[in-house]
Amino acid sequence: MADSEHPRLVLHDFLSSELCKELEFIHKSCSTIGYRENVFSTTLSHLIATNSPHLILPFLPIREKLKEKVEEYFGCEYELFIEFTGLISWCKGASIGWHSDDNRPYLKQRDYAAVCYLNSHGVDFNGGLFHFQDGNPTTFIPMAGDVLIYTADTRNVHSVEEITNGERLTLTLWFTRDKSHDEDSKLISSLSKHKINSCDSCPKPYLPFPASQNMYWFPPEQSLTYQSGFDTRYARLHVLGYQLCCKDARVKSSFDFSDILLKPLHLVRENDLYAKEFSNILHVLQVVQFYHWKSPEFHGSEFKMESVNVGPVCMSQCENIRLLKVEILKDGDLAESIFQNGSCGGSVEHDWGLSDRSLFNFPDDPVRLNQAAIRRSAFLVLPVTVPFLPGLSFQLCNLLSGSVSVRIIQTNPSRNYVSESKFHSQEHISTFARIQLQHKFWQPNVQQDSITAQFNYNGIQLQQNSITFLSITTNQKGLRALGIYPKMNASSWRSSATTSKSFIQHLPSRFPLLMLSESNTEEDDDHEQDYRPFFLLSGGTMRKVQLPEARWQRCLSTNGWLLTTGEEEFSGKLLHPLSRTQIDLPELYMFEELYYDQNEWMYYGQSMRKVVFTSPNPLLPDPDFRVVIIWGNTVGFCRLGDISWSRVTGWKIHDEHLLDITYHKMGKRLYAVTTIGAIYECDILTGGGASPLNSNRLSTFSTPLQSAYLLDWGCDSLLMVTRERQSNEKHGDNHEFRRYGPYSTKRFQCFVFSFKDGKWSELVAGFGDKAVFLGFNSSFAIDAGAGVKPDCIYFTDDIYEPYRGLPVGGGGDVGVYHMSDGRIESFIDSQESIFRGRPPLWLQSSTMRPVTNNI
Ligand SMILES: O=C(O)CCC(=O)C(=O)O
Ligand SMILES: [Fe+2]
Repeated sequence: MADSEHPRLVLHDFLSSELCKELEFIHKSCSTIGYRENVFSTTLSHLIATNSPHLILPFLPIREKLKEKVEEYFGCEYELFIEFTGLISWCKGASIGWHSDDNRPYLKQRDYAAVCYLNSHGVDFNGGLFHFQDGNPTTFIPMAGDVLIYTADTRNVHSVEEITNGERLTLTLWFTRDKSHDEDSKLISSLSKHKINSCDSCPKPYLPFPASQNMYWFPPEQSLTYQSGFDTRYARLHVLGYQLCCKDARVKSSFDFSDILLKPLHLVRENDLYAKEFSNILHVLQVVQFYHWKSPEFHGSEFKMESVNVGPVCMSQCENIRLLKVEILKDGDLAESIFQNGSCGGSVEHDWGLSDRSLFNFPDDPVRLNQAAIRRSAFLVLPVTVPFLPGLSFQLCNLLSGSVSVRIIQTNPSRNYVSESKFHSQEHISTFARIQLQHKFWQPNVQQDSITAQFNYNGIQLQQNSITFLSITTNQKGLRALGIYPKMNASSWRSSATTSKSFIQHLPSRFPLLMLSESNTEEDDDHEQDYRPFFLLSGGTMRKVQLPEARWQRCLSTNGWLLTTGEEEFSGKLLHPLSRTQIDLPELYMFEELYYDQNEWMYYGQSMRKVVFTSPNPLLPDPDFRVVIIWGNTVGFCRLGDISWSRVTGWKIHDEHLLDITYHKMGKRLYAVTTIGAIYECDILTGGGASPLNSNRLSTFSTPLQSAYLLDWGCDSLLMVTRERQSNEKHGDNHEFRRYGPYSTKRFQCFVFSFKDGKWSELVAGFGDKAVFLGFNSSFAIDAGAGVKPDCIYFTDDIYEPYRGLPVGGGGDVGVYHMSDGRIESFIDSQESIFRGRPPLWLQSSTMRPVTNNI
């Protein structure tokens, strides 16, 4: 079987035969001319564009299941995105020579392929065997329900033999690691446009509306003149024994048939004309194919057919029918050879077991066409604000028409929550409902939560559909739309719960996280540098997340956000590393240090040192929100939308440098600490941002400081943590040198400053159940738990110069300091190459509870 040189996988019976048939129905009623000779295709965006978005529903669970398989089989550390989903049929004469699927510059994003075979060699077609050039298996015989998965690169060069008869049908997907090629976001965008446009272009819900004529003409090179060849829609009707009659009895030769095909049509079978009027040719085709697909079931009682008016074709209609056929099916023999049915053993079921007089009441009852789809009740969920931030809201995009009410229930018993929301659509296929959920409801760290929803569709009470809002539990990367899978019974619901759980494991969903440097070496491929490893304290595992926005940016962090500045620009941005939301900040010209401090490492050390927010979430409309940064010995602040930074002045700084700042939430003041231990206080909210503010010097600490960190420590105090380092001599047996590099932290000391009496006192009791995080981030404290030990300091190396000189230089002074006994442990291997590039940053969740009071 597969080996590492030829990574590939065969899954037998992955799709049920019912599902294969359903997809065949969709293809035969919607396909257009494909990208290769004698190939036809149906893409998801085409289904949206032709007013049939409800036909996307059967694809959704298959796509997600396949993606999961691919991620699992290839052991993807990266999240995959689906790049393309399409039904592709190969007819007589089609073939493809040796190739890999990423063999064009515009296909380079393709990483993996999954081909699902929807019909069988020897039954539905002949020829069409699949071959790999090297490795095993060599030959694959397509059989309905089987799936072939392989990498899109040259390790899996393959070909497909020419089809000799029949129509070979596959559902083909490509997967990518590149989010910019994510098919979902394109689909969501066209779905929302579709909704907006549907009033004008789509006269009635459910009724398909054809794409332009040339997309249906075979062979495509004839679509300039339509002199020979055929319309594929007509041809598919023709091979099933049908013809068309248009309403306008005065059809003449050389009429504009493309216009006729968009107008009402009647179906003709031998000498019978069905009274039922169809809206356009695509509508006719969808209905005929639907009955063709469902015909085995019509023998039973489930589909009770009502008799319809059928009458004999009259003389004038005969001419009308003949002319239409002549114009639209110029080459009937070619049509038959391309769309010949059943030539490989099966036979065309001309009589579907129905009396001709009992057909086609169906179009008056759109619910029936969609019944199968409705039972699926799939919805696309569009998160419209960033998850795990307060005020989460979602749009439910209902792909079906009608009135739907949704009950959302959170199943975590400790935080019961029920929300009911109704939305209606009588006119359009896509309905959007917005469900606002309360902040308190969404806590990002509760992985075991699941959400269920119940649907009531046009009065049909669907069985309780337990669905998992993957976008809530797993969509911490932001605006990604995900399919929602209704579950028909409890056992499949359980399987969905596992699914979402395994999905979660791909994502850094627990805070705090340590964001590490991008891959640093020149040899690493470009792609690699768009990813950032994140270290999760809970579980001690590493995750890679695509974050091209931070590539080679200088970063600081606060409240789960990054402040990024470019290499040589004066621009600054806030970047949310998981949702990748970006917010522009004013340009940084105000900080004079920028002008003489363009050396990158100086930049980190002497210059940009800290960023803090005055309230945790920049996405909320809070008038008190400010971003504050230390740049050299300048402290600047701005509001979002300001055109420039404001400066805090009044530091009476002589032989001292700023070490850290913190914002005291209750006192609404900014505090700064300097190398001589002076604490400065500043009110940056009332200054209106324009004029310089004076800061008051509060107190002087008794000894000079190497480094110190300042934290909000409850209602009337600040915590200052000082850090003392030792240097480690470089000689072979020096354990300290080998473990940390040329210096390492010797001890921390903690002091509490009380606003009440303006005095310092040493904190000897420790932090209780809290832990403190220090480094190239704003200093913060959180409750211990989920992998975070209480009464500890988690620290990273924030001496900037040595980052240049690694691996031997520095950057390795990283660990956990136990307050109780001064012990230092490691939580991550500090000599790993991930430390070489840039300083690591602690990311605090933006929904973390603030430290409430003195301990
Ligand atoms: O349909 C198949 O079996 C493979 C098709 C293929 O190689 C391709 O589309 O690139
Ligand atoms: Fe291929």
